[in-house]
Amino acid sequence: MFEKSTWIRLPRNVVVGHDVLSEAGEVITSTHLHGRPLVVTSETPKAVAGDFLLERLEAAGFDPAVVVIEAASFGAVERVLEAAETVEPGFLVGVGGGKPIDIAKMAADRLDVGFVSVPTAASHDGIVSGRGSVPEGDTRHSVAAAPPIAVIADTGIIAEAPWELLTAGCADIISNYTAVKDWKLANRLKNVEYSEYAGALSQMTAELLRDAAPSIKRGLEESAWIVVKALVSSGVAMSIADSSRPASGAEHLFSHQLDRIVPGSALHGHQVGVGSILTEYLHSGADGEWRAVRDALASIDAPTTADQLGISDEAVIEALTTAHQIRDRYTILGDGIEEAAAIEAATRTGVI
Ligand SMILES: NC(=O)C1=CN([C@@H]2O[C@H](COP(=O)(O)OP(=O)(O)OC[C@H]3O[C@@H](n4cnc5c(N)ncnc54)[C@H](OP(=O)(O)O)[C@@H]3O)[C@@H](O)[C@H]2O)C=CC1
Ligand SMILES: O=C(CO)COP(=O)(O)O
Ligand SMILES: [Zn+2]
Repeated sequence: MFEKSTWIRLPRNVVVGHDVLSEAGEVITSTHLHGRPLVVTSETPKAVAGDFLLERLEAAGFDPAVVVIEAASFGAVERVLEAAETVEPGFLVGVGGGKPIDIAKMAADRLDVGFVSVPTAASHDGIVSGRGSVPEGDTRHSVAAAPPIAVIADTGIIAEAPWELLTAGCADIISNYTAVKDWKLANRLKNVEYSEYAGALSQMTAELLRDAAPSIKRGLEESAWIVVKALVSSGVAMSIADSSRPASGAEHLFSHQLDRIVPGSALHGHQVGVGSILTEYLHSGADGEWRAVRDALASIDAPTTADQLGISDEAVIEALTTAHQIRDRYTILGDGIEEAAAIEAATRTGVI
């Protein structure tokens, strides 16, 4: 008997465009979310969008509360849950970069309430995904979480954010190339379940973004539009797979390890981009496609070297040789690569 089943959870409303945050009340009302909104944000996003959103929610008849978090940690999720005890929210709204959005979606899952995603930067593809990414000690969890019921991406606000945040989002998408290669490898060697649809969507998103690179320019709101669409598409791939596999392979393990070794040195997207150059080299060798990955990153102004990341050569080698330990996720790193091999890969690709 055929007993397979799948549950794909996707957003109901994805609203992208200039000044769409003004319409937040209407967008949320149309989803039939009820009760008090608890807005989860961090310092800068609160100033650039959160305070305005609170006004708009009040104008639409809601009674919002706010909680400001500082880190992507389980402690921050607990702080939101504590705030929720008093507020008794009907739904949560995550406003910011990847950090507050991840915390809000995980807290919404724990509270079993709806979640609305309001990105203030196109810096990561967690805008739509039903996963949260949280470091804890020596490991990094990919936590199942509430996917957003609605996404409100105001391209006016996103285009005003520092250019580096947008290039980080582009690099997070370009890294899907190697993530999908790792996923296919894990399928062949370890029988890890692979979704052709999620894999193809993730890869196509990276290709479309690469092709659109000449239109991605500093100060152009159209650029924010292009990148947000790609980030949404990548998040949908993760929702189809019910895993971050389509968008997170060895290049992400490398980045997560950098977060432990040299915390706060560079943006997530920039780290995974450089990781992708290295892991593409490991996949396809010196004559392989690592140059195409590097050139795609360079074409949108994203870092391609340790120096540009502001990270030492030693930290890059340590992260590459230990990245396989951070999570039980089979990739091209297998059970670890030798230091000499890591130095060879990083030197040949010009990363160090
Ligand atoms: N769940 C998933 O599927 C995914 C999750 N992630 C996670 O997302 C995080 C990375 O996302 P990222 O956005 O880089 O991280 P952050 O949320 O830390 O944002 C990066 C920086 O940008 C600032 N910022 C945000 N919006 C603006 C703005 N409009 N103007 C000026 N500054 C702004 C933030 O300020 P402040 O410090 O005040 O917040 C922060 O300093 C990681 O934790 C990563 O693991 C990434 C990809 C996918
Ligand atoms: O960053 C991600 C996808 O871009 C997902 O993060 P994880 O590696 O924690 O699953
Ligand atoms: Zn990522």
